[in-house]
Amino acid sequence: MLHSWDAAAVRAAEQPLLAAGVPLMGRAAFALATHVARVLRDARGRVGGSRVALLVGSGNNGGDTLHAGALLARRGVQVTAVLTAARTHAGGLEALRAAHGRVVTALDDAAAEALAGDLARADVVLDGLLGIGGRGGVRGPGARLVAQLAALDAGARPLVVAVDVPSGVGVDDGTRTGDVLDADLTVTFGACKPALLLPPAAAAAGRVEVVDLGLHLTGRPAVVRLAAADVAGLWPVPGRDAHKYVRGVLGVVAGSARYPGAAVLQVSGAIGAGVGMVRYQGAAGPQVLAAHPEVVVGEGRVQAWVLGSGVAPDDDEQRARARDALEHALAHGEPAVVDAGALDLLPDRVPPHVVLTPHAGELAALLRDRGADVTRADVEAAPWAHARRAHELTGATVLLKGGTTVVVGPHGASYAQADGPPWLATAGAGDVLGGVLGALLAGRASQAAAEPTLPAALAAAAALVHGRAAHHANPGGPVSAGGVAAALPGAVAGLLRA
Ligand SMILES: NC(=O)C1=CN([C@@H]2O[C@H](COP(=O)(O)OP(=O)(O)OC[C@H]3O[C@@H](n4cnc5c(N)ncnc54)[C@H](O)[C@@H]3O)[C@@H](O)[C@H]2O)[C@@H](O)CC1
Ligand SMILES: Nc1ncnc2c1ncn2[C@@H]1O[C@H](COP(=O)(O)OP(=O)(O)O)[C@@H](O)[C@H]1O
Ligand SMILES: [K+]
Repeated sequence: MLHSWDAAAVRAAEQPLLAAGVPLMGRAAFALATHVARVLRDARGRVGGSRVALLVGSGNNGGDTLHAGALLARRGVQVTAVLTAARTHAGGLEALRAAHGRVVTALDDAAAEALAGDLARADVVLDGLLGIGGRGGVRGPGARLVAQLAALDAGARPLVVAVDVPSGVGVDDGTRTGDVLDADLTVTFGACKPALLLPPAAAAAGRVEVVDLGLHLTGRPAVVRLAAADVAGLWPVPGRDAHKYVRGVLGVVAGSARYPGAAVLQVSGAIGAGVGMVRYQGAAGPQVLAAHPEVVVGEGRVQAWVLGSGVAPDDDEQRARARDALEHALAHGEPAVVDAGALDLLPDRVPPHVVLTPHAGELAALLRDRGADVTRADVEAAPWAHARRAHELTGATVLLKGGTTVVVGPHGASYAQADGPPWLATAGAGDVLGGVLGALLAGRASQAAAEPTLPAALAAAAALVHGRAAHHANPGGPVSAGGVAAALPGAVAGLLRA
């Protein structure tokens, strides 16, 4: 499990150590230089003789970068620091000069332009323009340098190591403004930051290395990412005396005469994830039974529900079933996944064991229904903020699907999972995810209804397993939604052994 902490929490945790004279910047710079040396060795076979350029901003982030540059210069690296502000960290600059690093300035756009060639020839560029003190996108000559580097072809671009965070990202909310230099590696200090986990900023971070500075961080982390090893603790693994009803019965109200596939795929997801039993309601019964003879078609007692996948807005009959099921779930404290065609059936307020699973367009529509002026593009630019808004407005746990799936529940519970390959962006994949999450909620129904933050953890686990299954289905290549569902049992088994 990777925890991230916002800038204020990191600063608060640094304070007592700084007051006690602990050399945090020295520790950060040493770790940064060690990681850069490793990058150089991996890329060139050796450290000495390579070229490293430092993009240096006005604050302590620039200071870390200069101190790391000094350590690299002492190992025989040709280090050039590009100062982008009138003010520069004095100690860092002195250290670099003492180590015979080269210092140039780019205080206006013309000077920045003139350095483009130098930067492109570097083996590694350290992005030390802005760290946790950055406000908005990079401004001034630093922005010009970033734009020049960002415009280079991938093959001609130096490797980029971001210092603490890629400069210009919204450290606390994962947004990005203007050009951000995509890093191959981010070396972050003291704790992971939300921007390194949240879309869209996290895409700029590359691999993330967290350097332990000895900070004592308390309270709830801002955003969490579950790791493979966390799944076993959340998964409803049957005990020796289990029977199908103990393991959880999932009611599925999905699909329609027009979209029978959604029902088949959702049921495949639930069965692949290990549900005790599925009861299906809807017009796709014959297709569901043909694919899964173990399914029971019709009404009956269930522990949890999945509602709305593949239910068209004009399918009055199936929408009535979904509405009845939702009312029943709310009246009896049964967890429910509410997807696609059932999202607009939601009453004003629901408990957190109701989990919404919209994609960005559906989340925008849900927020518009509640009076917000929001487009799909707005949601994509700030997914976490909009998922939080939807949670605040409805009370539901919200799982917002995407390349990185964001989950928000009560009491500040937030997850960001980036487990699937881009191949997973394929029709029906979301229906499979709904089935997986339904199986988890059915298997842990009474706990999910009693522990307000458990549904969010289960939703994150479902996204992780779904993404893993997509990798298993066809490593490195295209997958179908059905292929993902078929790979679920193997993926779950692998994770339970982890
Ligand atoms: N306090 C410490 O001893 C430690 C600090 N650390 C480093 O210090 C960083 C934070 O340092 P600072 O608080 O000095 O802040 P930063 O270095 O992140 O940046 C703040 C400076 O950038 C300017 N600025 C803000 N937004 C800008 C924008 N959009 N465009 C251009 N300039 C902008 C501000 O005017 C200010 O001068 C961390 O990210 C980390 O790298 C680490 O070394 C750990 C220990
Ligand atoms: N770029 C991407 N990389 C990895 N997974 C993705 C990407 N884009 C979407 N996904 C995942 O694919 C699934 C798509 O679901 P959804 O949008 O509901 O499609 P459908 O309605 O066709 O099932 C979600 O689980 C989502 O998280
Ligand atoms: K930075």
